[in-house]
Amino acid sequence: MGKTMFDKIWEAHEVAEGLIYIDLHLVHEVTSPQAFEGLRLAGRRVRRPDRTLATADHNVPTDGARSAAEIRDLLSRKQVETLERNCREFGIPIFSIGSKRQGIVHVIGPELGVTQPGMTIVCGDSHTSTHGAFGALAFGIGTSEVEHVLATQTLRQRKPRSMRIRYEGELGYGVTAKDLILGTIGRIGVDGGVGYVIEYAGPVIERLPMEGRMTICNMTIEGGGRAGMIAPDDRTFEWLEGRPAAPDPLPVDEWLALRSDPDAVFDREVVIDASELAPQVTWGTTPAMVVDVTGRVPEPRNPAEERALEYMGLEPGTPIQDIAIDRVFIGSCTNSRLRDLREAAEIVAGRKVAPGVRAMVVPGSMQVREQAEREGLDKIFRDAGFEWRTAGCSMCLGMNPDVAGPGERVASTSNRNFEGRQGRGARSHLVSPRMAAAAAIEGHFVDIRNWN
Ligand SMILES: CC(C)[C@H](C(=O)O)[C@@H](O)C(=O)O
Ligand code: SF4
Repeated sequence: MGKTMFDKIWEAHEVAEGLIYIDLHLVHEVTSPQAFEGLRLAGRRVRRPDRTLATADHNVPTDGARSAAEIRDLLSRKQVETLERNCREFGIPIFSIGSKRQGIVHVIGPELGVTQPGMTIVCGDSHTSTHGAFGALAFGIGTSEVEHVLATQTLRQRKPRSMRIRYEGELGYGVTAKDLILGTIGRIGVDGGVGYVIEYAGPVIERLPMEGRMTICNMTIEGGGRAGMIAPDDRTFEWLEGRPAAPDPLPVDEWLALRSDPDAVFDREVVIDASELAPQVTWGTTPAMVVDVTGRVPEPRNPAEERALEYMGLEPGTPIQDIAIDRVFIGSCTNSRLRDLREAAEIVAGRKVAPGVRAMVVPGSMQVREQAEREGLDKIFRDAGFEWRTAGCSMCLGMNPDVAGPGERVASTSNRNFEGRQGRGARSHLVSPRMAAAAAIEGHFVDIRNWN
């Protein structure tokens, strides 16, 4: 019987039953302090500092601060300083605030080329699933597991089951990877993927650029999946070619052999027709509470949906395109790569942000920021009235000064919309970068397919 890509990677890394070897351990300031403290108390070293990489992202302000000392919020400053000190003490490479390579952990891994096909990758962060876009097995772990991996470079893990989601048809004009994954979660639900590693496949996926593939794998966790994966192919290799940490030459044959065998059997198969999809907008407080931009706020079917509508301040039956917004956030590990910014800039070019709307673009890394500036994207955004920030998690979550106020309605390219996620009382609508950009210009949601 054929093997899935997941089986192959798992088998190559299972060093004892239920114990897997970890090729790459990514670290950020939020989930690592206690892990390092545990090592110190036990008098242990980090087993493979050369297989570990740290960055500061959640707590960094995006106001241009150039060092931890310039972080005004005391708690955030302490958090970042602690990470820097731990990395120094344990010999771990770090791109902290002030570094040209600093950025959101899930943006800098692929950017450096440390994320590679066939690897096992973990990080104390749920959106580690992003890296699966390269044909890696990548997932989030808890702080005690972070300590275990730091100490041993292995992880105890029960093997999840496998699912394949195949997309058929073609994505329509103006419909992006973000819409594809939001639409998928809308169909399978926030627990549709629980217990599974999901491989995304089919012609739609094959045609997606790496950025889109990362967006999809990134949000796998929002559908409950343990990890998302996409088979490595020419696009993967093109992305990796020449990256600072990528092997030279690329072991292309070895990587191609990772692909699921044609007769591989998955525990569950789902088929979705991508042609049916319109641009998506969430109306509630989970990513599964989502409709087409041409749709309306639905009648609540249960107490959870009733509560969501109340929190969101929305009336059933309201056309999505009549919903006015106060803030726009283009950023996060879901949608803050160069291509995302290019797509948003195309919409914004020569236009102005609607009066009363505050809009910001937060590049996922300082490298993305630099490249975008080289292309003049910063100017396009600034001329339109957007704020152009430095890299970090920013308004994806309220752990830094970029928060929305109570009752403020945000068109956001991030991945989570639960109560208070972007600030206490803030109301989040998850959308693609193009949809967020168009909403900034109009002051309400619009269908970018027939908007110009
Ligand atoms: C802070 C971190 C543990 C958290 C995660 O695991 O995802 C964060 O990145 C998030 O997106 O909510
Ligand atoms: S950008 Fe958002 S989702 Fe991604 S790691 Fe940061 S807080 Fe988590």
